[in-house]
Amino acid sequence: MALEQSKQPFHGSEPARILIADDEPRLLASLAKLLRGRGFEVTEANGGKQACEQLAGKAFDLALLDLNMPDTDGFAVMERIASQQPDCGVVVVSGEGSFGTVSRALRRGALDYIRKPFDPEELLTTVEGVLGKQSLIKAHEMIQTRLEKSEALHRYIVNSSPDIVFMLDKTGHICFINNKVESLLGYQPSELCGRHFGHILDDRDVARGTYALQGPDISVDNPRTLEVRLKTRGSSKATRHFEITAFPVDPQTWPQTGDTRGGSTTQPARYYGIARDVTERKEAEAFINFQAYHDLLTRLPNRALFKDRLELAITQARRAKQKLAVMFLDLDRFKVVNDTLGHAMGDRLLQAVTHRLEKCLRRGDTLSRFGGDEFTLLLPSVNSPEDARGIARKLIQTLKDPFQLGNHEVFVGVSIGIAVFPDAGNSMDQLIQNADIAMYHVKARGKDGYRFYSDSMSINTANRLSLERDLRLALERDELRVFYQPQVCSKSNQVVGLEALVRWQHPERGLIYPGDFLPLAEETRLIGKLSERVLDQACRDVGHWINSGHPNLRLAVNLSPSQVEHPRFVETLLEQVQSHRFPVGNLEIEITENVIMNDLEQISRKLKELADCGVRIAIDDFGTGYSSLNYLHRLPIHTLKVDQSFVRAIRSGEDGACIVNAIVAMAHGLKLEIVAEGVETDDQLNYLTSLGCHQVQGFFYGPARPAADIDRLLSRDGLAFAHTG
Ligand SMILES: Nc1nc2c(ncn2[C@@H]2O[C@H](COP(=O)(O)O[C@H]3[C@@H](O)[C@H](n4cnc5c(=O)[nH]c(N)nc54)O[C@@H]3COP(=O)(O)O)[C@@H](O)[C@H]2O)c(=O)[nH]1
Repeated sequence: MALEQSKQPFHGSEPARILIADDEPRLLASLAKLLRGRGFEVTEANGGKQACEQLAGKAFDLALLDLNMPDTDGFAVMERIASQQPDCGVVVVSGEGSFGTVSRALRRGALDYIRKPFDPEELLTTVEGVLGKQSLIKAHEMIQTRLEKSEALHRYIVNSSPDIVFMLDKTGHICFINNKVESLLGYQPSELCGRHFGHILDDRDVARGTYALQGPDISVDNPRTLEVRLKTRGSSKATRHFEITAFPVDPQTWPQTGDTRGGSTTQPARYYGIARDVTERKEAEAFINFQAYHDLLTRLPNRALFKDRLELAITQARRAKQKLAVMFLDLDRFKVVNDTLGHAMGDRLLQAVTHRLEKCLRRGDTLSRFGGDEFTLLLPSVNSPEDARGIARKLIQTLKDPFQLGNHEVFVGVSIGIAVFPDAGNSMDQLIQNADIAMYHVKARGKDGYRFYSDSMSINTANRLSLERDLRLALERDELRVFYQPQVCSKSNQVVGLEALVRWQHPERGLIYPGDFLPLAEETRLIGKLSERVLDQACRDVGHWINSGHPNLRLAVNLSPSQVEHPRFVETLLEQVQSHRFPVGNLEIEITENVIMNDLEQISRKLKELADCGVRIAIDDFGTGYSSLNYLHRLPIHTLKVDQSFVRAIRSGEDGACIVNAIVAMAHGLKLEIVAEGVETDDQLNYLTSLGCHQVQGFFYGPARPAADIDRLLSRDGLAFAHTG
């Protein structure tokens, strides 16, 4: 085993240690004396065997060996030195001078060869020369070792960095990149060295990344920091986010060319940089950001983001003098699903609805979940309200097919209010609010449809809050009035029925019509109480007229969609009517086709129960909704009310008349009674009479009037007359 060498045998205070071996004692002694005289530390060995023994116990810097020694020759000692003390130099001092011996000794590692008899000065010069050379070699080896250790340390530090460390040349080619690039992006450093750093930049960031490094003001004191996406190896799509800090290399502190270790560049490094992986932070930020502006269930923009986009869209539309449309969507029957099947199913339904709605939209449109089962939609550039109408129809249509939730097949509808900028509002809040108002008008008229906002809906938009408060007070202060519009048999001029129509006698605003407060009543859920009041009053009034000589007088009442949907609708209605001892057979309830279609199964069950008890059922506004023949014969319907729009059209053109013809023919075919609404003129009356439609209602015979007027009318035998103004 090699002995540890003295640290500095030739420098400093320690003298060099020299082993001399010769079998000639006199020569040995004189050699020792000569060397000691020069200050070396000398150990004598009488022959090769002793030399080997000395080598086992002490370290030497140099050995002077005779070759011909009887016991162990000089070559054997050289072998021992090579194996035990490789740093110990050997100089042969021998009488042998043949070329073969000399070259053999040199081949075995001897550093020099001195022939006996030697010249003392020459020997000393040789010894000092060899020792000096030895010293230089050792010093070089030491420096080399230190450099390697230092390099390994720095490489370890750079490669253990949690960041990618890199150097670029002046053209942006990679001169050096540490191993971290492999664990973070999958590249071997050697495959990136020599390539332009744009090679790993995501395409979207190439221009920004390149400019950042070439910017004029980048300096050691002003490093460039930028966030970019870097591509992972093997996938052009997968990227990770990095924060890069780069600055120019100071040629004073780093004058070398690039160290590529496996790369190919020889260009000097011009930029030094670190790239920190901030993907997790970015993802967390993105999630927090997403959460702040999206609804997590449907992943749609939330109210805040919607408002933000709408604000922007209004600014653009104003500048470009364009229109935009805001829709307020409220799902019909969602509450029923949520209450009966549970919230988990409700959530699934909302997701499925979102999916279908999204399919009807274009890229620039924004559908948002406003809350609960309410959605808002922004159509940023519409040419005319017709565009919005088309979308609204599509949205309604797309929800018509049933939704399969586990084993349950459920149906929902949607009521849509539309506000078109700038006609229906100039500000973001106004547009949303007006779309909402329009939506409640749809709800109030039977749901599952759409309506454009118009100023007539907003009599009170500005005073909406006060109107809501007033409506509550109206119920307390008994400000609601029930007016009655006669339904007249045109053959006999006899009043055969009275439609109860609510009015609100507002203390300051005067008489308010239902179109202006029913949607608000629906929205604030005051509609239930309001309907109850109307029916109570109507039962009292009409009950009185029935009992005072008009036993067949029919009371027609309008029902709100939410009233009909209520699970106890049938019981409540019957209890209320019976509490007034009102003859059930004289009651006709008017409901729209949309209300029926909202939940065909449930509503038809309820209507059958009522019909079994004698209540008459009329379909209001017939012809404007589904007009499905399918339900007409499955339901216990007694009367069809032809919508006033068709009656109005009698005078204006052929089409309206055709529709009235068809409805009357159908009613006759199905043996249903028919009442034409909105009859205002002689012509309309005559036309209807010619079709065999004899029950009419409209301004021709007078508008809805207070009970006192009807009292007077009925007191003259119930004969109605054409109203003259
Ligand atoms: N749930 C409840 N809904 C109600 C109640 N009272 C009314 N309503 C609903 O409000 C709608 C608007 O009613 P109103 O403003 O009273 O208008 C009615 C008539 O005044 C009007 N009418 C009648 N004849 C004519 C006519 O010749 N020309 C003309 N332009 N308008 C006319 O039509 C309305 C009656 O329509 P309908 O109900 O379809 O028969 C009203 O539609 C009700 O749905 C209530 O108590 N509860």
